[in-house]
Amino acid sequence: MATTKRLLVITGATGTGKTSVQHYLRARYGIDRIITHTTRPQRTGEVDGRDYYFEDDASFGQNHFIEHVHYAGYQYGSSFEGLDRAFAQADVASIVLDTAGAITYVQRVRKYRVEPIFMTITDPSVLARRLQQRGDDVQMINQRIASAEFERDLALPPELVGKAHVVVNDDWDQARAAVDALLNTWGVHPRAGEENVTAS
Ligand SMILES: Nc1ncnc2c1ncn2[C@@H]1O[C@H](COP(=O)(O)OP(=O)(O)OP(=O)(O)O)[C@@H](O)[C@H]1O
Ligand SMILES: Nc1nc2c(ncn2[C@@H]2O[C@H](COP(=O)(O)O)[C@@H](O)[C@H]2O)c(=O)[nH]1
Repeated sequence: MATTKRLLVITGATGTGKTSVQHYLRARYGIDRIITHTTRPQRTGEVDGRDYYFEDDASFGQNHFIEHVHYAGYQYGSSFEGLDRAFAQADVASIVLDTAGAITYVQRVRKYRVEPIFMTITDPSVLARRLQQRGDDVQMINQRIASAEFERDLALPPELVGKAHVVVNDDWDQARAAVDALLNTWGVHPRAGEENVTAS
């Protein structure tokens, strides 16, 4: 029998609002995110085990990954255990991935219904400012914006064309309305008492 459990794979370039959407899904719909692993340094305010499992190169290699990538100088990976843990008690879960990871999920994950959501923006030149406002280190921003992965993730990859739901995040209210519309088509509704949540 086909699974009815949905995995929302939120992807797109840095700063396009993937994490904002994930926080919104958590606040309004109670949809949890699968925590992934990374070797990049923690940002101010990030918590180990909540935002990521922060690893060094040695500990990173000991995980049982579905996929892992290099992104702007660091390693990132998502584990089989994390996926199954998320669905042990839920019918819908989310994960935030670069586009290479999103393609892997679309092509390989069969156990859950994978719904890629591609975040994009009309004018990518505002992304660096968004990262600055988020409090990112200037050197890290420059390293990231100069990376091949940044350029790659600005465009919807051919492997996701016709599969991904595209959400334009020039304006937060319009982006979240697009996310609400998608969830509504899947019969996913806000948690009781959280219908007025609009922030990420
Ligand atoms: N529509 C918007 N207008 C202005 N700022 C926004 C908008 N959407 C999100 N932001 C802000 O932009 C910054 C980057 O957003 P977010 O962290 O969600 O991006 P991301 O895609 O997860 O980035 P990364 O891949 O680098 O983690 C955050 O400070 C967020 O509050
Ligand atoms: N393919 C994967 N991509 C991942 C994973 N965890 C996060 N990410 C993506 O990496 C970049 C950078 O993230 P940041 O938190 O340092 O800004 C971003 O696109 C994330 O979506 C993963 O396990 N696999």
